[in-house]
Formats: sequence, C-alpha cells, structure tokens
Amino acid sequence: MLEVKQVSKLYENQRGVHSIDFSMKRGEIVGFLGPNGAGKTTTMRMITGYLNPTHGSIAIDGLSMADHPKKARQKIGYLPETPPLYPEMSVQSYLQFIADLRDIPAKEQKRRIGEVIERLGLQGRERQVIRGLSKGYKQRMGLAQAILHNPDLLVLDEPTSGLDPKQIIEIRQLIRELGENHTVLLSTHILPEINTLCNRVLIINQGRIVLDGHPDQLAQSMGETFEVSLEVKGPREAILAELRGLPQVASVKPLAEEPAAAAGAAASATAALAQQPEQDAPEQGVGAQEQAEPAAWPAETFTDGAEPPTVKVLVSAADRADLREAIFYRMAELRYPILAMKKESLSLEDIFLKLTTNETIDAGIGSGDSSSSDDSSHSPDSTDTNDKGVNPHA
Ligand SMILES: Nc1ncnc2c1ncn2[C@@H]1O[C@H](COP(=O)(O)OP(=O)(O)OP(=O)(O)O)[C@@H](O)[C@H]1O
Repeated sequence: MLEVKQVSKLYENQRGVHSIDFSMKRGEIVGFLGPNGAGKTTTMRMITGYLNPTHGSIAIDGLSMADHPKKARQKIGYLPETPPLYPEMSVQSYLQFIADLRDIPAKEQKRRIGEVIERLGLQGRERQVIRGLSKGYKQRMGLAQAILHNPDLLVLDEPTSGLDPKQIIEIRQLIRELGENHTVLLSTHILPEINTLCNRVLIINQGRIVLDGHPDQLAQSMGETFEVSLEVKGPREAILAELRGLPQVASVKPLAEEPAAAAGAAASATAALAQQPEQDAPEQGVGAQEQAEPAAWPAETFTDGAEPPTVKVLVSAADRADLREAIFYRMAELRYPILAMKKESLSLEDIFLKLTTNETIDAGIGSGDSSSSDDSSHSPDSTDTNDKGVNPHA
C-alpha cells in the first residue's frame, strides 16, 4: 500500500529526517510516535506529496509520488495538524469546493458529500458557517475533507490535539470506524491513543525510525523480566514465603504497606489459627525452604468479623517464565483468595522514554533474541526483526 524507501529530508543546513524506511499494508492502522522535532510532520508531508524528499522514494499502491504526483495524491487523504478550513464557508459549500478540487465527477458529488456528512455526524449543520463550529466539529470537517474522495490511505497528523475529552473519544471512534475500510497513518503525542487505535507503532527519534512493531509485542520484547502484580487475602508472611517457594520465582516484593486495620486482622487471623489444634498456623518470616505447609485458611477463621488483610506484591520470574498458573493453583490450594492478578509489562510510555532519551535497550530486542551476535546487526540501518516480529531499528 505504502512504500517509503530510504527517504531523507534536508532543510537548508539541518536534517529533517534521515533514511526513513518502512512500508504499510492495506488495512493497517499505524501509530507514528515521536518527541517534538523528531520528524513526524516532515515524513507525513513527504508521504502526502506536500514536500519533496531530498533522497529516497515514496510510492502509494505502486505509484511513485515523484513520477505520478497527481495520481498518487488521489489515493491519499491528509488531515494536517491544523485542518485546512475556510472559516467563512458553510459546511456544505466547503465540501462542494473540496469535491471540485479533488476532481470528483459532478454526478457523484451530491451522493459523496451526503455520505461524508452522515459518516462524520455533520447532519443538520450543512448550512452552518465553519467559523461557528466547535473545535471537535472543525476536526470532523478536517476528516471530512480528507475522506471525501474515498482515498485508500489516510494520513492524520495529531487528529485529537487540542480537543476536550468528550471530543477526543468521538474523534477516536470515528478514526476506528474509518480504519475499517482505510489504511491509516496517525501521528500522536498521546500514548494511550496508540494502544486503543493502532495495530502497529512506529517510533521516530531525531529523524530516524527507532522502533517498529505491534504495541503489545514491543512491551514484551523490551521487558527484562516477567512480572506479576498480585493481591491476595491472607496472612502476609505466609503468602510471601509461599510465593518465594514457587519454582522459577526470582523475587517477591511487597507493593504496599498493609494498613493498620489489616495488620490487626492479620494478627487476629494468626491467633485464630493458633487456637485450631487440627491446623498448623503458618510460621511468620520463615524462608521458603524451611516453610511448614501453611494451614488451609477459610474465611470463617475470622471469627471476630475482621476482614483478612490484603497482601499486595510484585512477583518476578527467573527466565521470563509465566508464573500466573503456578501462583493461582498454590493460592487456591491454600485457600488464600486472589483478588487481583495482572501480568506487568513495560508501558508504551516506558518504551518511548527509553528510546527517545538515548537509553540503551539492553533486553529482548536485537540482543538476547537475535540469532546473531554480530554488532553489525545492531546498526541503525539494520532491518532485522526479532522473534516477536519487532524491528527495533527499522
Ligand atoms: N521548514 C523547515 N525549515 C527548517 N527546518 C525545519 C522545517 N520544518 C521542520 N524542520 C526541522 O526538522 C526537524 C523535524 O521537524 P518536524 O516538524 O517534522 O518534527 P515533528 O516530529 O513533527 O515535531 P512536532 O511533534 O513538534 O510537530 C526539526 O528539527 C525541525 O526544526
């Protein structure tokens, strides 16, 4: 659908982007992330034919932007950061003007404008002057002009920037719907937007693509360990010792101090267990190896009505093993109810900061998982992908 090959842009003395190389398949919604000045707008303006690359080539559906700019641009809809609107025009007359500009045949214009007005929820506002529209509706107009000629590829530069939370939700929903029959390249500063909208993310920093992959795969690939955060009801020390005793557990870190009431409940629980001759109370502070089998610990143990304490911990695995089933079965066996269990991974924000603040990526990507230890495979120009389908250097 889109091929960007070794594209560079030099502005007078300064480099806008350097040897950008990526492609997009039909149907993908790709998030384009980067700090200020990284080169997102420059790249998008070159893809949409508004700026010529200094080096390299861009093709849309096999049509070279340099050789067939008009035909190639017909396949693209572009929403720049500031929508290109004429404030004195009405919604209807502006869309009519864009239809003429885009060479939409006269007999199709009425139907197409009607479809777009409906699609973007602009019904009833056809005669309204654009100046009087809210920012969210102006953004809808920006999207309307971008899709009026039914392009294959939509390029959206910060489409939710400056909108209020309700408008953001509405515009995201529209983008999601547009993604059902368009290929979308979307730049944003809002990281959760990538997770909710995109099936792939490209991160650009200082004019170079530094990461390319699925948002979830990025997090997995860059995670150094497998971690599980856990909330369990039961006696704190016994739970910690049990978790430490599980195979492949590297460490167990308490996440929060228990509140005083809960600590009181823990003492009460221990006392209650001590009064049960047929069951051994769990020993406090004993290492996993010497730990006696803790007693089953039914909720009715808390005869004084006190709530059992909730123990919050972060359990890290050796060898990135998935610990969740082992934790579940052991806690169930001991009848310590698990209130919450979540696999932790690096957030997109963590990854973004790692990559754009020049920290070294020291795990997963391009190192441990790579079949080659040759330094050349780690060069910025490498197109290697690791086993997660993530290309760390693009
Ligand atoms: N017309 C221009 N003339 C000279 N330098 C420019 C021009 N446009 C962009 N640049 C430079 O090119 C680099 C990339 O800028 P670009 O606007 O593409 O980044 P961006 O990722 O879109 O940033 P932002 O998120 O702030 O919009 C920056 O160093 C910028 O200063």
